[in-house]
Amino acid sequence: MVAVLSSVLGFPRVGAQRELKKLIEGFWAGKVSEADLSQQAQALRVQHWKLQRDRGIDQIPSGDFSFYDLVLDTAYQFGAIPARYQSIPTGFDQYFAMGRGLQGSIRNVEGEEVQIDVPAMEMKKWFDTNYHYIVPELSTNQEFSLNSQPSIVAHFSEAKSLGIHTKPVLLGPVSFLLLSKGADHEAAGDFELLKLLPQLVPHYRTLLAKLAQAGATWIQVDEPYLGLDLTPTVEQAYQEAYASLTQDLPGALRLLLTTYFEQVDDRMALIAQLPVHGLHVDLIRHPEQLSGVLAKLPANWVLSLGLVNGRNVWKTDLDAALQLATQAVDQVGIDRVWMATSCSLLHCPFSLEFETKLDPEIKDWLAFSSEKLTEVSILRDAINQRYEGTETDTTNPADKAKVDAVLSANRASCQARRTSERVVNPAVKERLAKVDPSMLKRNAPFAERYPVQTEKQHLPLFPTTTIGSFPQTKEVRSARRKYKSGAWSEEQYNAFLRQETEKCVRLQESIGLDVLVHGEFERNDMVEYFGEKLRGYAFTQNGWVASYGTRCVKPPIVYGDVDRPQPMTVEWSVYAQTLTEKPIKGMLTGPVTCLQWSFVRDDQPRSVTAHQLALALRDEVSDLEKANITTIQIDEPAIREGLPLRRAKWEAYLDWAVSAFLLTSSSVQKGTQIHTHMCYSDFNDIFPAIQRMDADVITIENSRSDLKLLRAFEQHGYYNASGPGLYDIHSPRVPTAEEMGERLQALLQYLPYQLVWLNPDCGLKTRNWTEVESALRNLTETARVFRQKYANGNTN
Ligand SMILES: Nc1nc2c(c(=O)[nH]1)N[C@@H](CNc1ccc(C(=O)N[C@@H](CCC(=O)N[C@@H](CCC(=O)N[C@@H](CCC(=O)O)C(=O)O)C(=O)O)C(=O)O)cc1)CN2
Ligand code: MET
Ligand SMILES: [Zn+2]
Repeated sequence: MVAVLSSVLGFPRVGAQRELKKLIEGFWAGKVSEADLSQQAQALRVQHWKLQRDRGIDQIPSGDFSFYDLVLDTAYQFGAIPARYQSIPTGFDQYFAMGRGLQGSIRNVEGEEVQIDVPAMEMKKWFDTNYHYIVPELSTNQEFSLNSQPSIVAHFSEAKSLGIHTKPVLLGPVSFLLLSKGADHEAAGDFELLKLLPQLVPHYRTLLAKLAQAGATWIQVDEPYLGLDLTPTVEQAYQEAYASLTQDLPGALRLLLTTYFEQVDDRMALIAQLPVHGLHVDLIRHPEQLSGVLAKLPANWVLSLGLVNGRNVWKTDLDAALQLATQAVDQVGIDRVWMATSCSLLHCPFSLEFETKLDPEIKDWLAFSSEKLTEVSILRDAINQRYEGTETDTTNPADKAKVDAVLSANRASCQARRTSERVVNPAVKERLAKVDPSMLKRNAPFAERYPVQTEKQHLPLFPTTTIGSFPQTKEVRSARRKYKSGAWSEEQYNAFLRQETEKCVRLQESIGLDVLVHGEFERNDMVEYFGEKLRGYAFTQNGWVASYGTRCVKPPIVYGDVDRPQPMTVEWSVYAQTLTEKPIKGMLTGPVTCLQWSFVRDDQPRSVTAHQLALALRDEVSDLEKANITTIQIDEPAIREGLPLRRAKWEAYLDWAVSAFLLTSSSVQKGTQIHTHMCYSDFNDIFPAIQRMDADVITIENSRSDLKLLRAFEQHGYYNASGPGLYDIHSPRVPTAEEMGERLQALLQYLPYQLVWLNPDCGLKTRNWTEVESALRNLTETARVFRQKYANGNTN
């Protein structure tokens, strides 16, 4: 076959209607049997393969399915099961225990009924996305073993029996190790982990042999780390790992080294030496890398072009994509080029066809995963027709008339989006142009502000607070659904929310917290909620994407210049404040997090969108202040996630990210206390930038990585007030007051006690009321003890 092929790097496993989520959660609740779980998951895989085939994909991925996470699956498949799970019999219980912990009674490997209480493995951001993977835990003398029936081989065979020849996707051995961590804290560090390659790679070889035996040909080997900062050690690891991996490689196998999220044109000297058969590059993030890659691509390698964005929802500009494709084909020939998605489609919603309420003008600019399949295959057909002028034996090719029709419709959509008045708001542009440095600075230094705030709000030593959300129960979600479907009127819904808010305020008062929150019951999600209220934003009905495990988010879409038609949160904060004498903390999502957790414009720099968001939020801050809400939290949990993957690009990002935060927060009086909150990341890298944000108080996740955060406090110093989380809210476990006391005592070695707040490490929305009440009572008890202890400045 002499033709360009179409290829997809991964497909959203959750399903068109989040079928997989519902299935697995049903299994956890004991409502779905193990047999049904397996069988219905298989049905979903089959459906997804068929869809891709029907839409004209030649290289359809298999092995991109997971019940929880693909990195976890890789660890599981190679027998890297930490000791604490080994008493659980092999199977779903053990696997899910690794992903989400397990508490209760089980039959152990000896068949005895035992009580078990194991926490989950750590979860981390997948590169710069809002997807979280499970971090494998490896010991220095880790032994690996290949699962006797690797699911990736089973899935390949499953598809093959339907007549679909798939391309299995493997996480490459070097990236797998670099994503892992040392099982014991001391052993952590990349270099130690890479030393495990000689133990690990032989099992990859066995796996490849099994795949070959099952009939596989092309294997997609994901090595995203190839685009990141490489040390000589890592370079050497790549050389050794791939030399070893391809020893005795079965003749039929072809390896496609797959990179994404970063450029690799400056890595071609290394890459070209690796004994593989092809390379995939992300031309969405870095279209300019194509020339450099082509210049050094080894003869006879395949080049897979990532031309259709797996991370965003805009229609591909097919003309522009074809230009890049032509450049590649002219240089290497039609038989060695693939048209592909830039990365897995995991990060994109399933299909536009369920969006019945989207404005048709905007909908015409979009392509979700299913529509992107067609884009990939049309690109393939267009190129093949240009070079051959005849049909080829690719999967479901479109004829010339169809291709021309799609191309011209695409041209019209792209043109319409470029020139639409809906996108442009001159007033926003003008206002942004007038931002000057004085707007990025509080009117007094922290040392002068903080005592004023403490007095104004009557804050005691060791003030207590929470991060914002209280339990999002079934009742809350189903009330929202009734409202959205029209079954409930706005009054009914609001009355319900007022009742929840009041209950929440009363509870906080009775527990004795110092700074209260309204509870966020009116919010479906901390970003989507703002997306629904801002101009320039669209939101979807069914645009779900995976965030972690079975949890999904529905990112709103920034299509135009952003501004705020009216206050967004003031009413709820003010209502809560009418219920209590204690200060109510206003609750906003910061500009960088709104940017990071939305699908954003690709027609202007991210920094510009962030600053537009900042101006809108700045007005909200002012309106809260005017309404006498003088403690205001601006959440920025995603600020670390947005950090570029290469260090050389960090400073530029941090400059505009911090400036967007300051633009949001700095208009207030010195007596108004600005809080910020961060979680889900390792913050050490950006500590100086956090200081530059100059929030009066930062509440920060700490409980999963105690030591690391404390080292950062020690190393860089932090001069404003802070509340490092005293317990992990992601677990149903209720911590005792003593436990929190110990943690606090440890923190006080690094932080001046006069500036320390007591709080959980994140919002409480995923917990239930019983857990929340007990944990918070213990928290205020800890505060009582420490206030006594430190009453006279006693510090021991
Ligand atoms: N955007 C974002 N990213 C984030 C976070 C975050 O809070 N937001 N937190 C961090 C961790 N990520 C998380 C991601 C998702 C969830 C989560 O709980 N997601 C929920 C959905 C939340 C939601 O948007 N709910 C909607 C819609 C709920 C829904 O599906 N309703 C059902 C019916 C529910 C019922 O009647 O009981 C339906 O419509 O079919 C609402 O409350 O309105 C889920 O997957 O289950 C939690 C943490 C990092 N990234
Ligand atoms: N205010 C938000 C909450 O409490 C912050 C969450 S950070 C992911 O839920
Ligand atoms: Zn948080």
